[in-house]
Amino acid sequence: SIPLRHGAHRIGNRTDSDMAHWRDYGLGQFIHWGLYAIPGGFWHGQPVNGAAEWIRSSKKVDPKEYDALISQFNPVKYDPVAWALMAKNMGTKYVTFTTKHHDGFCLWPSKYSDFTIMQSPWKKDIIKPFVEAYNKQGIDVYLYFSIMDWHNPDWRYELKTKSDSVAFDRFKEFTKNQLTELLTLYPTTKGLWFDGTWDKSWKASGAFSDELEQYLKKLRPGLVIGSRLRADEKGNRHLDANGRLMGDYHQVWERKIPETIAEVKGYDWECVMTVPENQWGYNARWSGHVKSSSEIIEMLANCVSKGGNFVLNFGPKGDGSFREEEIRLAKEIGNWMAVNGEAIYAAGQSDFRKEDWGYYTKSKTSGKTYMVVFNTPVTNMLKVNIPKNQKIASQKLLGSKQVLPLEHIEGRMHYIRLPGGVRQQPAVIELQLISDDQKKELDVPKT
Ligand SMILES: COc1ccc([C@@H]2N[C@@H](C)[C@@H](O)[C@H]2O)cc1
Repeated sequence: SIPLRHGAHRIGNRTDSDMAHWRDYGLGQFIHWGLYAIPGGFWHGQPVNGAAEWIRSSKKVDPKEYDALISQFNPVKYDPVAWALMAKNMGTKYVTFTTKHHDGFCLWPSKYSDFTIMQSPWKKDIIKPFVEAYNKQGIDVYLYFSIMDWHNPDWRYELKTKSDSVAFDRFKEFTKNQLTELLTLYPTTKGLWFDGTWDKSWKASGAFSDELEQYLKKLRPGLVIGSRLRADEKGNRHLDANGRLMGDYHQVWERKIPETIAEVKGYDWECVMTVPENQWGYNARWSGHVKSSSEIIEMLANCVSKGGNFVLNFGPKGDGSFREEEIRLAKEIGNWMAVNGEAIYAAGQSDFRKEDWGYYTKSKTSGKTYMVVFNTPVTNMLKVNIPKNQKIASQKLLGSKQVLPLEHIEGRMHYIRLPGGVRQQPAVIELQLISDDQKKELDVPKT
């Protein structure tokens, strides 16, 4: 292997309890909120193509004109207690919240910037009440932080000259200071979600990114940081020059889900997903396909069946209120989670081979296997291929606890008959498995 000073420092996944807790989340919420929610994808009355939170860049807005949005940021409907309750009712276990997106606007009172909530009409810390409200609902808080900062004059895309490096050194110090502020002001933060690390300047700063990660983890032991922060000293990201993951989980699954378990490569991972095709910040006009709660629940089950977490993004409006579609989705997902959460929480990949009707998950606590059924066959007969030396002791519909007929086909193949009828959401069947020899014991009448 190639000798590296700033590559992966650990082979294999983390084995500590903080990471085990992260693995068990199942369902998370992402929230993108900032100045970009004010224009909401429109500029001078015209819709702008691209993601709403990128409008400053995609519309090539005069920076002064964009930054002047700060004088309009007065979210009178901002109610973090209500936000946290909506998340709780959805069944959310962790939330990732944008403290600073690429535009450089800080939702916390940073001492190192003049472009913060304190210079807006709101004049109050947004993050503190948010963290308190979510923690009160038992939801862990992760903070999103964009390294790339379009507002800071010391940001560089590439280090071409000596003066570039001098400026970028100032920028790296600024970044370290802001991250120290965040972990100090919000000590219950469980992790940091980095973005904006694809440019050459950062790829040339592998040593710094490594030292920064080590500094942050010393400041907050147990902190969870994905693979998007670091570069190695050769400019590799996510995987170092020896193909080893840098970071605590694979942070590439943005608006995409691994097709096969092989693509997961045994890493810890999460998928972050938008409701419309590609809008993270509030966009007044959602164009293209908007996902239904059924589609979102399928993505959630798909991720958990492959050992990952699923994080759904919400983009509050500039005034701090949520759009109707997102409020409804949170409710519909929550209704399903209330009945079927045991197939999602502290669950992961099962021992079963995937079938066409949907996804298997396996609970790490109950040991039960769950069938999350999306594609009901015309026969209502669900094919189940039972793993070696295991038998099904019971097969019940979650919620109703109705025992379902189990029919042996041949060898390890069985059918489970799903009750007919139209369903709005996927049905979940709970399988209680026992090993073959246990089953024989059960069959022998007690003497
Ligand atoms: C294709 O380039 C990008 C760059 C940044 C993003 C950002 N990552 C998401 C989590 C959002 O913050 C989006 O703005 C998306 C696509």
